[in-house]
Amino acid sequence: MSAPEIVTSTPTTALESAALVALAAVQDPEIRRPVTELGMVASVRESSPGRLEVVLRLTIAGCPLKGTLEADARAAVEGLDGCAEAEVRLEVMTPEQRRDLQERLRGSRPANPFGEGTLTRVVGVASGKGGVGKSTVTANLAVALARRGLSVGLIDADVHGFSIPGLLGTHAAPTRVEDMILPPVAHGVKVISIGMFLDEDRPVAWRGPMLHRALEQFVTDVYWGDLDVLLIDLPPGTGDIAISAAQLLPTSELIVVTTPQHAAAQVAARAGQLAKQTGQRVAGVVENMGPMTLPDGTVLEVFGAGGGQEVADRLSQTLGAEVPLLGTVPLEPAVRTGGDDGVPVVLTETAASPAAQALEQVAARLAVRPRSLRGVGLPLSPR
Ligand SMILES: Nc1ncnc2c1ncn2[C@@H]1O[C@H](COP(=O)(O)OP(=O)(O)OP(=O)(O)O)[C@@H](O)[C@H]1O
Repeated sequence: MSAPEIVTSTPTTALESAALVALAAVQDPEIRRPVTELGMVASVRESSPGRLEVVLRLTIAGCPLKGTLEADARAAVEGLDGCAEAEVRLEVMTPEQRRDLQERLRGSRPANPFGEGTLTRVVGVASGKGGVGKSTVTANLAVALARRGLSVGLIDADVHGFSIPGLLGTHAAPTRVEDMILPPVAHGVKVISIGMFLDEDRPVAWRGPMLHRALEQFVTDVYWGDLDVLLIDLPPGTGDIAISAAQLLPTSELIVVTTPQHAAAQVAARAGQLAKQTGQRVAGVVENMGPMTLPDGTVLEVFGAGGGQEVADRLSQTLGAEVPLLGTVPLEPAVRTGGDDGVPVVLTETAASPAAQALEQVAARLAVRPRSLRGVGLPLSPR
């Protein structure tokens, strides 16, 4: 769906016209649509020959990415033929302008953009228990998919953990446009977490209905745009939130993360129980913290080996459908440091790290549609 241009400024000189064309290539960093389509260009004026004055309207005064927006707009107009000097000023939208923007973004979108018939591949990442690296795997997969040119969203629904913002190195609060929430973008991934709406030190003791409502809001009130893939970091085990997620996201599939050591029978039983309860397809198993090869070639099996394949086999049996092992990610210090630094290992270590390579391979398998469209690449959305 391409929105008609809404530029509030009418050009009167060739340089003003050229500047408006150039600004159409500048995207709002959160919404990821051209500023000219969002009513964010208040005016473009050639105040004296060769001197451009551009006024942009921010959604809110404290817009976290206003520096980026200003720099992008300046870079777009500065190089234009005939532009000797460019000044970019920022204003803030009036409530009326914000309402217009919200309506524009919402447009004719269904309240739940991930309902039946959605073109987005929705994947919940589950684990039998905590601490197996589920969030780390999810964050890496999201970033690896975004790097492949896909438009990726990530919901941190692990309400007791909220580790996703830290793993992606974002501490930005979501921007609100009226009752619409714009998710921060980290390493190319649109990310939202309940942790972004809470005081850091306050423990969370939410009950099922509150969690359901929060998740519902993430699905309906967050401006996701057109996503190719939406990943959901689910809490460990089978619980209310996993069931809510399956209800709200009826086309969602599951990926199960396990370590080689965890009792395969138990993990498979839990994941199988969840999949049966929700009717979800299990897209595969990722074994994490698998055997690590040391520089001298020795293979160190800190948490054993083979558990992932065993979980996949057992799940295939229980569910009566093939559940593949999507990959084995070795235990590797770079995975942990990448998480601690907020820069997932797939971004920095692809050549040197077997773990990054394994995660890349899992992402590659997720980047194609399952079943009847097997082998067909996901469509690329304009960003
Ligand atoms: N392949 C790996 N190699 C080394 N360290 C890892 C690996 N995977 C995860 N870790 C580390 O293990 C710890 C637990 O990971 P993570 O928080 O992702 O687990 P989790 O399953 O999401 O836990 P929870 O569900 O309890 O939040 C983190 O310190 C993380 O950096």
